[in-house]
Amino acid sequence: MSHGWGYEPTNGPDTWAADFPLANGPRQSPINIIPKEAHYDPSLKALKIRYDPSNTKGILNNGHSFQVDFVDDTDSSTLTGGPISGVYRLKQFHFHWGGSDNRGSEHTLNGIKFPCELHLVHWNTKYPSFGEAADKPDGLAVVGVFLKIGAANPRLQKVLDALDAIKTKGKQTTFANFDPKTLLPGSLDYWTYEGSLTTPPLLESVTWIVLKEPISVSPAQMAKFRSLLFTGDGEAPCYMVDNYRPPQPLKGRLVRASFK
Ligand SMILES: NS(=O)(=O)c1c(F)c(F)c(-n2cc(CC3CCCCC3)nn2)c(F)c1F
Ligand SMILES: [Zn+2]
Repeated sequence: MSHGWGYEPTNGPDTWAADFPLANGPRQSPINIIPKEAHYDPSLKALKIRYDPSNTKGILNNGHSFQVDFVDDTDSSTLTGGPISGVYRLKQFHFHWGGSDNRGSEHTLNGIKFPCELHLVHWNTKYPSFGEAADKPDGLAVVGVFLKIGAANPRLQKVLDALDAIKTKGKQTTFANFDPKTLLPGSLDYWTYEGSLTTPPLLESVTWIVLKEPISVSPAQMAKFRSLLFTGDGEAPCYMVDNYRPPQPLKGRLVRASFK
């Protein structure tokens, strides 16, 4: 029985190209961001992020991460401005993290890994749905936020308190009235580049918007992420850790900065 993709030695990022040839494509993500090599672009607009907490639909362990899903049938939770044109709707947010605090993020800064990275996934409303947008070159926009070890983050804790109910793959539970804006740092300065999904099918459809300022997470909160399982009920348990793809070749792409 062919095992699905994952993050173990037998099915992890180095094996993905076999089933997903885009893995070696020209605009793969994540990347290592070198701030000194980014180009300040004064024409880049400020990010405009408007989320409606009542759009929160639920929280799911999908066997690769956990995600908080949003109702996306109206323009009530949107991303506009920044490097994108038009209106992108929030679909879900999720995280990637490590088995210890020295690794876990997908993007790196000057080669430095953070313990965790938040991704807020949005789709371009010029297309009829997320599924239709997901394989278009301007289909998706993902806001990435680094988490760094420090004081416990009370806004993040609201999400972590729901994890006991979704410990195993496939489990989902209700999760309501959460405002993802509370997870954003004070500054919305960002780097942006054209990339891809960081998980299979690795579609090259993402305008990446990586915020410069991290948010905080405590060691105890990181332990909570690591209490989740990749595996489903009845399977030999495997802790959900190191669910990150390492940086991919830049292949000539420009990384722009919204700030000096
Ligand atoms: N790390 S990331 O790059 O922010 C990131 C994303 F942006 C995503 F959109 C997904 N994603 C994957 C699917 C299945 C779809 C199945 C049908 C084809 C499109 C993908 N749904 N959302 C995803 F898993 C992910 F990790
Ligand atoms: Zn992600």
